[in-house]
Amino acid sequence: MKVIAITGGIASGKSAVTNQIRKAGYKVVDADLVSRQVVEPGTHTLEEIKEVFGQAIVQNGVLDRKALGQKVFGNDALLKQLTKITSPEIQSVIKDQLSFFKIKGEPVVFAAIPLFFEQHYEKTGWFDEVVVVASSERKQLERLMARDHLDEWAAQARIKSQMPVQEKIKKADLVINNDGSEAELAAQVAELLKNLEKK
Ligand SMILES: CC(C)(COP(=O)(O)OP(=O)(O)OC[C@H]1O[C@@H](n2cnc3c(N)ncnc32)[C@H](O)[C@@H]1O)[C@@H](O)C(=O)NCCC(=O)NCCS
Ligand SMILES: Nc1ncnc2c1ncn2[C@@H]1O[C@H](COP(=O)(O)OP(=O)(O)OP(=O)(O)O)[C@@H](O)[C@H]1O
Repeated sequence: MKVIAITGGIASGKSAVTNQIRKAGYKVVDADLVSRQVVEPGTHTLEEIKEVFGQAIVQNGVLDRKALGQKVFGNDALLKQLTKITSPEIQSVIKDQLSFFKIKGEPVVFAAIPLFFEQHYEKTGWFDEVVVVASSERKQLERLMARDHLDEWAAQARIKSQMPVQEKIKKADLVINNDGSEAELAAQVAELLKNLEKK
């Protein structure tokens, strides 16, 4: 089974890319979705988060994501503490999902992992190729502020909590440029899938 990672900075367009890939019939493992599953009510991960961030971070048994985001983005030490709790769980579920698709006989699977390089997924040996979705910092900031209704300070804090996109580009096997229109993005994804099907 061929496994292709899709990464890139926050609000760079990864979901736009993976939606199109899913519509084309491919399976996509989604680390953001997994990161929600591992903190569902009753999980030990949620208990650990409560121990570090206090009872008030959980409302009616459910993690208050907005409040946690406000605490950790812009505070490196707290973000590190959160990632230390969540990251091993996320990585283990991703591994299981990839194994499942392998057993099912899927020839090609994609995995959208925002923190692919930050969390050193390249060292796992699970991935054959890494595609980076990249946009200029200005576009990224604009899109992030609009999508998540964040002010510039909060949006910058999120962007700065990640590896700079230029560094991700250097590590990529393929770069999808998302500074243009959605149609231009779609054309690049279609090209990627066409090349994959040729192989
Ligand atoms: C802090 C939390 C609760 C904020 O939740 P919220 O719903 O606002 O954001 P969401 O989870 O949809 O993430 C949006 C984007 O933020 C970025 N992001 C998320 N976690 C992190 C992190 N630890 N470090 C840097 N960027 C991050 C990613 O680009 C992600 O796509 C949440 O992001 C979280 O639990 N993060 C830790 C889990 C994690 O490491 N996720 C990344 C999987 S690779
Ligand atoms: N080419 C484009 N033109 C205009 N808007 C776009 C384009 N690409 C993405 N967007 C918009 O920008 C925002 C961010 O895109 P998207 O959600 O796909 O990013 P992401 O990388 O998945 O983000 P995250 O890291 O937070 O998961 C969305 O509101 C999306 O609709």
